[in-house]
Amino acid sequence: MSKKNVFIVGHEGTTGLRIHERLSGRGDINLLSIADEDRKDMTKIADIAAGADLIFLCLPDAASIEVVEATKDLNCKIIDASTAFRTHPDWAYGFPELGESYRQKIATNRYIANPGCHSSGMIAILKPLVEAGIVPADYPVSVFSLTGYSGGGKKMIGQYEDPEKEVALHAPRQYGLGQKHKHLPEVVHTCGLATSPIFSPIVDDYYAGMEVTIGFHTSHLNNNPTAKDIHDALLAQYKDSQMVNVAPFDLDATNGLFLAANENTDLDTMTLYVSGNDDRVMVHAILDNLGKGASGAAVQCMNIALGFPEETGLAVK
Ligand SMILES: NC(=O)C1=CN([C@@H]2O[C@H](COP(=O)(O)OP(=O)(O)OC[C@H]3O[C@@H](n4cnc5c(N)ncnc54)[C@H](OP(=O)(O)O)[C@@H]3O)[C@@H](O)[C@H]2O)C=CC1
Ligand SMILES: CC(=O)N[C@@H](CCC(=O)OP(=O)(O)O)C(=O)O
Repeated sequence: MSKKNVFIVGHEGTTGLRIHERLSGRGDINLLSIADEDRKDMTKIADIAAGADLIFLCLPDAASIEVVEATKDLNCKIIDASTAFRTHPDWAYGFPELGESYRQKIATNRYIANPGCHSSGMIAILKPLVEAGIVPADYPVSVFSLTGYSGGGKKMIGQYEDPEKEVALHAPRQYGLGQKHKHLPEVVHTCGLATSPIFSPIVDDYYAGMEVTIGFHTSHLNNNPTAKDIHDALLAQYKDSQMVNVAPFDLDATNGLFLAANENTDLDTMTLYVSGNDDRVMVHAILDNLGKGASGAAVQCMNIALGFPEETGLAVK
């Protein structure tokens, strides 16, 4: 196959840099670049995009929307890392493990929206359980999620890495308290939920790594499933996946664990654990917010969209 031309818009940001790292050593990709002084000039961006097979947008939402408009008459495929298009019907949702229709749309669509980091964990847990008829669409889902500070991009990284940082930044901090977190619409949309989950994200004083946890009272689920039933449904969904792994079912072993949110840091994979007991089950998704939560997922989608083997260039455990 001939080399593909790829352009990372926002290559100097947190997500863009990680995509650059994953692609720069590859012989099958030719990375296009833009002069530093032109990097926010839409005309210059569109000129370079005209010669690209695919462009990544690693930008704030408003800038992504501007680039999509400026490149609307071109042929390059677009993978957008922002929140702007994740529920848009014309866009593929970049989570191929959700099913063949997702993988096909990623392979064939011009536009691909990369999932959010917290939402990747929530959706990986909820969608197969809703589809298996275990979790009713109107179940009152409640989620908490731990994240490293790189999830907040360059600004938050600067705050946490400032030697003079305020005392509060040494402790875990809960946010999104108004229940309007920007990841909730894509979770409701993709999983077909009747209502938005209660969502408690927590950012802590470590660079990267995420642990998304959802608890279920099994007596309020359909047909009173056991913990093993829940594990079986997740395994059925992900058994052929290299990127989403389900840890073996072993409640005794899991109950004795301290699950660390940085377990998959520097990997592009996600691991799901089932814990608890047959009355109260918890499912945990552990991923790197910059790996399967952002740049790793984006490169996985690029591989599918450009016809490369799906795991090329990714860190798979
Ligand atoms: N960090 C993470 O874990 C995740 C991030 N995302 C999403 O990815 C996107 C990028 O986030 P992240 O990398 O963290 O953010 P950063 O703040 O680290 O980087 C964003 C980059 O975009 C550049 N930029 C801003 N406006 C423009 C513009 N108009 N034209 C060109 N470049 C511009 C910025 O340049 P400058 O520095 O000069 O302002 C900066 O380099 C966001 O939409 C974010 O929500 C998604 C999943 C996870
Ligand atoms: C620590 C922190 O602030 N994290 C960000 C998530 C970053 C991310 O996933 O960005 P997208 O929304 O574009 O997906 C947040 O919770 O808003």
